[in-house]
Amino acid sequence: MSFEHSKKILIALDYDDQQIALNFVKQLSPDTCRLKVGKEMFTYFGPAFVKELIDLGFDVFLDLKFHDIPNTVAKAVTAAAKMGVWMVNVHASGGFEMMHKAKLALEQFGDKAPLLIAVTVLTSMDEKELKRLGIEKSPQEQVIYLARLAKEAGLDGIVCSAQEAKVLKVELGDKFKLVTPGIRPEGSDVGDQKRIMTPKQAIDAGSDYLVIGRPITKSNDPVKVLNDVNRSIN
Ligand SMILES: O=c1ccn([C@@H]2O[C@H](COP(=O)(O)O)[C@@H](O)[C@H]2O)c(=O)[nH]1
Repeated sequence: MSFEHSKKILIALDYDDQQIALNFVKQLSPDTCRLKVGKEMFTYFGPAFVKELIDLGFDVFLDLKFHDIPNTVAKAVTAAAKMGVWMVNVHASGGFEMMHKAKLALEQFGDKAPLLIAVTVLTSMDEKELKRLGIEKSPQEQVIYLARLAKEAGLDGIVCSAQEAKVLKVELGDKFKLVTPGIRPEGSDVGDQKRIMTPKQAIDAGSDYLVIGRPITKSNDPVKVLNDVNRSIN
């Protein structure tokens, strides 16, 4: 079977046990997925764990969602680039200057620079949650607003829900990457996610990369779920 879309799956390795994570990773091929390391595993196991995954041949998305003053974030993405990650992210709500400085800081790495993307509205948030923050826009309006800002700042793409992918591709063009968590294969637990889509719906809507965590990692047979997802989008 050809897996044309395989490298579109970014598995969220959200484990509190490094050995369990590595046992799982060693059953995978870098040809069938990429890996995402987020706040939990990075806080437990740090850069050494990220480097181990890279040494196993995987592209790693370091999902630490930096949000700080421009100088600090520029230094943080520089550290990520030195680790050799494939993608790194910041929060778009950190502002234009923060995003732009981060992008400029990565220029020194030339074509080895990681992709730099910005989180717009977390996929765990809905209209009610935005209102609680004093934001009167709908999630889609707020995503479009922050996505335009990220593009203006020179970023390579954004994190959003696949529900917004169709309109964003029209608004911002095909080259601007859309990384979409909140992916739920039919019948899987929604958990704390609010703006969800199935893998097939997300690909059809225009998502470039699908972030999938618990539906794979918490299943009894994670490799089978990954293969089923790959089949469903090919
Ligand atoms: O808007 C966002 C941004 C990041 N995430 C991260 O993606 C995974 C999703 O995991 P699931 O288990 O498939 O829900 C997780 O690591 C989040 O930190 C997100 O969900 N939404």
